[in-house]
Amino acid sequence: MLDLKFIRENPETVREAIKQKRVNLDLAELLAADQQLSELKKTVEARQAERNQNAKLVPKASPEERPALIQKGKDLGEELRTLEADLREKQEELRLLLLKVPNVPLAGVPVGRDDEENVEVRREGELPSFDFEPKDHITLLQQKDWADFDRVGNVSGSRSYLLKGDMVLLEMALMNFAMTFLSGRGFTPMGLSALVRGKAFEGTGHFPGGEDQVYKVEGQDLMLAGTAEVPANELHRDMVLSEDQLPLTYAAISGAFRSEAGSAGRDVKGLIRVHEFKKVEQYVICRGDIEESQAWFYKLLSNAEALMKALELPYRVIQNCTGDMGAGKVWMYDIETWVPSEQKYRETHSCSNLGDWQARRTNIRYKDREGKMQFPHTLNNTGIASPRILVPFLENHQQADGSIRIPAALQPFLGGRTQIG
Ligand SMILES: Nc1ncnc2c1ncn2[C@@H]1O[C@H](COS(=O)(=O)NC(=O)[C@@H](N)CO)[C@@H](O)[C@H]1O
Repeated sequence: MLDLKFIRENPETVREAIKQKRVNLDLAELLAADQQLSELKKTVEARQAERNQNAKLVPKASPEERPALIQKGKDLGEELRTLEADLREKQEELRLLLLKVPNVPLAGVPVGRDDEENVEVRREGELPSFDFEPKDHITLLQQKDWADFDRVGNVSGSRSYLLKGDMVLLEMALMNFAMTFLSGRGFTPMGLSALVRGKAFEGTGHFPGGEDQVYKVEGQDLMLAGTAEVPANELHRDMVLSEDQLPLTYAAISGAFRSEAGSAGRDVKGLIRVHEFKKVEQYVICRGDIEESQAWFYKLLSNAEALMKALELPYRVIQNCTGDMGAGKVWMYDIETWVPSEQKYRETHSCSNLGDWQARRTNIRYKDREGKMQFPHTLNNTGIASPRILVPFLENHQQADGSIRIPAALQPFLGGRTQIG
């Protein structure tokens, strides 16, 4: 959400952001609702003044005049009740329109329609070369009975999987490695529930718009979040922090659930795109200052890169263009990790600075050193998301006999083992 004052004073900037982020919103409609609301407020105030004025006359009025004055008071009261209902309706209409306004991307964000126009920033790590025919992740899993994609389909439907044996230990090792690494960098470990109230998705900006991505508990205001970013952000709703409490930095681990509506036909087999996965999420609330939040952006990115380097996985960093960054971001990079069987880099991390856009939607504020109320900036980045990370991990570290080499940094989390399988 943007500051309404900013929108009023910079309609062209906001119109440009709406266009560049391909948001379905007519700014004229919002500005008209804003205008109608202020006129309604003036009318309500005028009627209230009239009614108060009229009420003062009643005790001083003669018996002949009194009935008319009392009737006038009743008529004004009736009119006010209608006007106040209209006011509440107009306030809600404007609030819903404001929720649709995208954030303004920072100067320097590549302008583009979709991920085809994302810009490669740099590549890291050597691509693997094998002196044997490398296998894809599904084959590697099946030949060691490390996963099932068939029987589990009867249990859990499409895009389901189960892990077995060492694959479960490997996944737990990766999550533990990420949590230990981030807490070592001062991030507070948080174990969060994916079960959240619907309002939480409005706070992060997933709603309005992303409703079809979310599983809902029937008959209750409870839904399953697709990322710990949602509960982590919502935990701070309506809080007033103090500047010296900032920055808040969390390593939040949770289940993650996504309907993947609209992804039909994409990555339907294997571990890349499933309905339930686990993620270690980096989430930060910092001072509402773009230099500070951009510094945190690059810290979150470097954390993820350090994890990937420790796992000895080759990757590239790309900058998301305006058409691929989503409504709330001002600056966004993805990390894409090399998948040998596809001869392609595939997204494994997504790093975003959202300025004060989420804080405004969630009413998270802080008192600065001068005692002035401010909105903080929020940022998030993936730490490790499994099972997607297993795809490049298994394929890049596979050995001729189908066993998987364990990088030194991960060995302590797997009982010191140097390989599995
Ligand atoms: N359906 C899915 N199946 C498996 N992994 C997924 C799925 N959707 C997303 N992920 C993983 O989760 C990571 C983050 O997802 S994201 O939507 O891009 N970004 C976020 O959720 C942010 N909160 C940063 O983590 C992705 O890069 C990917 O590694």
